[in-house]
Amino acid sequence: MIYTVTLNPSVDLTVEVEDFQLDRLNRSSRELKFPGGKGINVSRVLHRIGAETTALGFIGGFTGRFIRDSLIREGIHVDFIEVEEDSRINIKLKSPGGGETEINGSGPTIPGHHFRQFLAKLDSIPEGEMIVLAGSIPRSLPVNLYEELTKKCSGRGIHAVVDAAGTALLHVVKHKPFLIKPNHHELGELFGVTFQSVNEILPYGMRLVEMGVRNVIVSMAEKGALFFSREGIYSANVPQGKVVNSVGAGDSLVAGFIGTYAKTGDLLKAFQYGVAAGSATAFSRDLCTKEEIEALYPQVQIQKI
Ligand SMILES: Nc1ncnc2c1ncn2[C@@H]1O[C@H](COP(=O)(O)OP(=O)(O)OP(=O)(O)O)[C@@H](O)[C@H]1O
Ligand SMILES: O=P(O)(O)OC[C@@]1(O)O[C@H](CO)[C@@H](O)[C@@H]1O
Repeated sequence: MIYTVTLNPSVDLTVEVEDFQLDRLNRSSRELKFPGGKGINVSRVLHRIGAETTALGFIGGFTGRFIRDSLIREGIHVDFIEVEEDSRINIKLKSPGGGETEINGSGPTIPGHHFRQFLAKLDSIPEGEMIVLAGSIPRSLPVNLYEELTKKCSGRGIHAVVDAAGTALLHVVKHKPFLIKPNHHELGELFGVTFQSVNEILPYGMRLVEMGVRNVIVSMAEKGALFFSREGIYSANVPQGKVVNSVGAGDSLVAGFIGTYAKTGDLLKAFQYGVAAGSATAFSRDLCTKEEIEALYPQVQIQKI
């Protein structure tokens, strides 16, 4: 079982506007609503590729019910804590000339007693399982929560996967997570540098492995991805296709990687499948399906650096 934690789930409201104008009434040509948040996206893709997953976190109100019911309808196990305030709505505005503009809500306050309930749930996850901690941490929860949870999980033999940015990620590293997936901007922020080329990224990715992270994937959107582990450094290209929606591409990469690794134990196959999953999501309106991933998989070439 792969558990995912989304501390601040969302209803992702995608609005397509043909010719978006600021300070005007705009009318959308299409609206779509999805259950969202990074951990939830990982669970949705894991389920689609046949991996057993349970989504954990906090939901509330009518938006929370939408999130929970949508996931249950897809056949995903959920074990959320219900809070009093509504889960947030995140707006994803797409316009042909203007690309993708996102406005993410701040989300509900998590009262102390609900937080303690959540921690007790995590304590019941058995040894040997995998847990994905992904997405922003609500303001009402400790800023170092991912660090604390990774420490706890590593100590109990649970494999932690962390997709976070900034100091939240930096402090996680020393607790030896199984996987982290910064994009190249997030990796640069971690070390206070800006990368001009792929070659400049290599020593920093490897440094994370030396600090104890077992696997590191640095995603670089249309430029592909890099994989770092004790066995070496590998690069992957991305397949050809038309980008429709990059929301959730990084989460799909994570899901493709851990779902394939859980099934095969093969890290390079997992990397290849993960990159195909990221691109399959970038090329579709919703998250990718298994068929879409498998159509792209042969186009992803993995090379040792
Ligand atoms: N323009 C693109 N063309 C092809 N594949 C893409 C594109 N953008 C993203 N991808 C795929 O998705 C993966 C993750 O993308 P990216 O590096 O943008 O992650 P991210 O910043 O975590 O994304 P997000 O936060 O939008 O989910 C890439 O490694 C690639 O496989
Ligand atoms: O505000 P956060 O938690 O950083 O990110 C939330 C979010 O933008 O991430 C997902 C895509 O990765 C979306 O489903 C969701 O709306």
